[in-house]
Amino acid sequence: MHVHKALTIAGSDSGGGAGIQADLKTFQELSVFGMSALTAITAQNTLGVSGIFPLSVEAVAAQIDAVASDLAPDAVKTGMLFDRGIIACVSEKACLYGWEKLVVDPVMIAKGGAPLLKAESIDAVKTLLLPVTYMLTPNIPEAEVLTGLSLTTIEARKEATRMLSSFGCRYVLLKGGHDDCNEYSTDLLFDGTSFTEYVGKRVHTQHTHGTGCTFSAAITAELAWGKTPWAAVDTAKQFIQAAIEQPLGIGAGHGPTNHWAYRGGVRC
Ligand SMILES: Nc1ncnc2c1ncn2[C@@H]1O[C@H](COP(=O)(O)OP(=O)(O)O)[C@@H](O)[C@H]1O
Ligand SMILES: Cc1ncc(COP(=O)(O)O)c(N)n1
Repeated sequence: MHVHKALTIAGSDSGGGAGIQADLKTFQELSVFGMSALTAITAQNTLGVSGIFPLSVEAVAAQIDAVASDLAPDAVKTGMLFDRGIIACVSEKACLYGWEKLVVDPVMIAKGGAPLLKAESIDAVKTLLLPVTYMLTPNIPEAEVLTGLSLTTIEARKEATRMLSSFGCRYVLLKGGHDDCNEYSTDLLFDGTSFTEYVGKRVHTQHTHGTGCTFSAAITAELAWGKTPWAAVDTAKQFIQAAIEQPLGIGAGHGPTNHWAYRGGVRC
């Protein structure tokens, strides 16, 4: 049996809906062996983030080295990286270990408003991380910060993906979850030449905590299986659509998505 393996480098969400927890649950559901390097511990639930405790660059580097030197991930993803030191460390390790399939979810601000990346580190994302990125998966506000453009029209979004692609990443997937007035939630994949749209019916729900983490983890899992970027995004879109459409209804605030939904639902 060949075991497909994926590594997530991200923050811990104690509430289990986003971050490392969402990534590992998603890997498991897609039959990928999940491994992790924690960047920060957050005290968090469906009502918001009440504490952020970053780990040292040394701690992040040691976790990555331990995994990469023995367990050779087939694909790697990043989530909350918090500061420039951790971004530089991930960029260096990506080169050192020759990661080909590096998915970067440029997490900046939690849905509740808490900053998960220091503002002064945004330049490091562009200069250090994007040149080693296989697929970048920004949401609309993140793409606006990275490009300085206002992304209210489809033409502006296409322009943003072109600009992001020019920073060095192979594929750019601009997510449409924040386009609230639209009846559909449409994601745009740019391969450097052409665009592919992934359209999902918008679900009117407040239970979207961790959608971006779950979606990018599903893409990473499929890439670990050797799928093409287009096939990986297609499966991930089905995974996140099911996870949003069948919420668990737990917690008093922005609840988590349902990581069991894609494979047929929760055990009763
Ligand atoms: N209300 C929704 N209904 C359907 N799909 C959604 C909804 N919100 C987000 N999505 C989808 O979830 C994925 C994550 O997108 P998004 O929420 O924009 O990311 P993030 O969590 O990084 O802000 C995308 O595929 C997006 O289209
Ligand atoms: C540790 C961690 N990583 C990522 C997110 C983003 O998830 P969301 O945008 O759904 O709040 C989060 N809230 N916490």
